[in-house]
Amino acid sequence: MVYDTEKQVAIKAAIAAAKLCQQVRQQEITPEAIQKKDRSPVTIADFGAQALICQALAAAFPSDPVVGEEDAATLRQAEMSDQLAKVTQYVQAIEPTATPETVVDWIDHGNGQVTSRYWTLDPIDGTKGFLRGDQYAVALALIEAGDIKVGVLACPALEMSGQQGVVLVAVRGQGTELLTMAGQPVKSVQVASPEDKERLRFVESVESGHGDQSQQSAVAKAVGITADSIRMDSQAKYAAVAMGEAGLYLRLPSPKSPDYREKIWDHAAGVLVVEEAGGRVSDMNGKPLNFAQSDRMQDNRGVVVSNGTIHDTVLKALAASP
Ligand SMILES: Nc1ncnc2c1ncn2[C@@H]1O[C@H](COP(=O)(O)O)[C@@H](OP(=O)(O)O)[C@H]1O
Ligand SMILES: [Mg+2]
Ligand SMILES: [Mg+2]
Ligand SMILES: [Mg+2]
Repeated sequence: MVYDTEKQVAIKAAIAAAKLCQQVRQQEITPEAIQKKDRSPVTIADFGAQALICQALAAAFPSDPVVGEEDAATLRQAEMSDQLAKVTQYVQAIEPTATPETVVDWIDHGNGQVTSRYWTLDPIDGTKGFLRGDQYAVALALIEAGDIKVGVLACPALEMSGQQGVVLVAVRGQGTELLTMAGQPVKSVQVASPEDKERLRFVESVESGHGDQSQQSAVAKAVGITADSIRMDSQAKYAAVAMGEAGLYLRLPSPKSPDYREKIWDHAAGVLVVEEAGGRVSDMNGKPLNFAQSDRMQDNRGVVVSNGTIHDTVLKALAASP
């Protein structure tokens, strides 16, 4: 099968990173939030997860750039040596060759640029959810000529379809598969059918600053979804749509940050996992999300994710909403 090596390497790396995150959540009473320049949080688990995945990608595909969310500039500072020692300790539990020096280098392997073939990585998507004890995801995708070819979404805290921890894997043209946290295949997954009214619920962020709740609920109502939204951190929302547990995920620009542009690593893996499960993804104007340009999707506004059948109706409701 095409992309089989990429798929296997990505699954193994994402699961290893997800285990590191689980270990940090179990062993640290409250994982420390380190503040980034934009004042958003990052933790030793984000750094450890990025180190592990970048190490695996660099070993298997040395010429592929990785466009990751994090970098090691802060961790390299002398006053951060305790945190770096902790990151190294968690990485070593999975990758015994790790030293503080290799760990920062592995993390910075994720400073690559968008090119004709690259990986994009969110080592922890939903860091705020991770810190709160809620949902988070490890998200990894391979993009070629702007087209997502492989996507792995590991959601260690998600309980769905009888699984404690959900790993979804998609390869373009090959469908979306559900795996256990141990990497065992369970079944292929499909989005909800339009007759399945009970499952046509909608999902949105927990963080009110990451969307526009009032417009989101107005649009959901306009397309006949009357139940309250399910609020979930991270790309676990894409997993809910791919597995048919929700029919719609709306992420409309927040009135508090109208100039915010979505980042590729917050979407790439989720998009493929939903599309290969039969769903559809676009921005709020119906444009496809652009993964060919840079780490920010400059020309897209908002994100609409659906089971496919309701997508055009949602876009119409959006065009008509003030
Ligand atoms: N103003 C904003 N609008 C939309 N997304 C934002 C945002 N500020 C931060 N984010 C992104 O929202 C992501 C979390 O998504 P969600 O709200 O669905 O849980 C964050 O990912 P990280 O947690 O990886 O930093 C971050 O990239
Ligand atoms: Mg993210
Ligand atoms: Mg992140
Ligand atoms: Mg972040």
